[in-house]
Amino acid sequence: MTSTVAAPARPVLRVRGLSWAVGGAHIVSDVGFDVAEGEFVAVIGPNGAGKTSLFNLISGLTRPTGGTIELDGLDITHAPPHRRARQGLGRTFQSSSVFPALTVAENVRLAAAAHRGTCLRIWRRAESDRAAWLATAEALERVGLAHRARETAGSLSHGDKRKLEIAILLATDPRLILLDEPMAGVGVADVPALTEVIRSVHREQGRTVLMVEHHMDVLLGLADRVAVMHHGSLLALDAPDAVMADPVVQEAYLGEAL
Ligand SMILES: Nc1ncnc2c1ncn2[C@@H]1O[C@H](COP(=O)(O)OP(=O)(O)OP(=O)(O)O)[C@@H](O)[C@H]1O
Repeated sequence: MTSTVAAPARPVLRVRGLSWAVGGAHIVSDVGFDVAEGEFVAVIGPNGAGKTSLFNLISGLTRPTGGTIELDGLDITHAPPHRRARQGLGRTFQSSSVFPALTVAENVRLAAAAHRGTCLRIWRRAESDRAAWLATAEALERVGLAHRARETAGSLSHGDKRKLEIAILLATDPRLILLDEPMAGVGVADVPALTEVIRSVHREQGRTVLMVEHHMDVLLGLADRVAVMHHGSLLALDAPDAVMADPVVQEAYLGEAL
């Protein structure tokens, strides 16, 4: 049976029957859900449940063995990652992915410029350079790193590198942001500030977010709905309170903190 949850009015992301099997192992099985415009959906699940694999399928790093993925009504199931990025899908990874030798601003500007493309006409190029710098300044302001723009990215704390990764995404003006465990490796003291950045990206900028995160305390107050993955399947998708109270979810987490 396909695990499909009722469709919100205007989905930015629509996933149907999504499956990925490798070497006979069903890593992601028949997953179906929608993410509505401006919605924040968190993905949780025990270790090895298939959360990152689901993100790899949605962002195009892995080819599904079944099912479909639509972004803004466009079928992107077989589109390569760079085309998905152009169509508005931005993603961060569990491990940090900034250029440590470049400055904080250069890291963001590279993404902003790449997103806008290079124009050979000199006056147009000046215009797009200016737009890239503006997008860079705005993104750094949003994540609270404007004052560190000229420092090398390698000198940032892990928490600030996470903020920089979010700024890099924002500079490409994504329709949908996929955050894969943004708190992974971040010191306890940095968690509230990073949570606040994510909240502002969602609430103040109105961006649509899909985020894998292990810790329910981070999700509460951020997520509109929580999707629970277990053994590659979508076990539940509901409001955070309802998910936490769901005995089936509690059973899946037996022996682990929810
Ligand atoms: N390329 C691959 N080949 C074979 N098995 C894989 C591959 N990638 C992932 N797996 C397996 O698929 C399962 C799901 O992995 P995945 O990383 O998606 O889980 P996860 O929910 O993100 O886990 P975690 O919370 O530990 O990051 C695991 O058992 C993993 O070993």
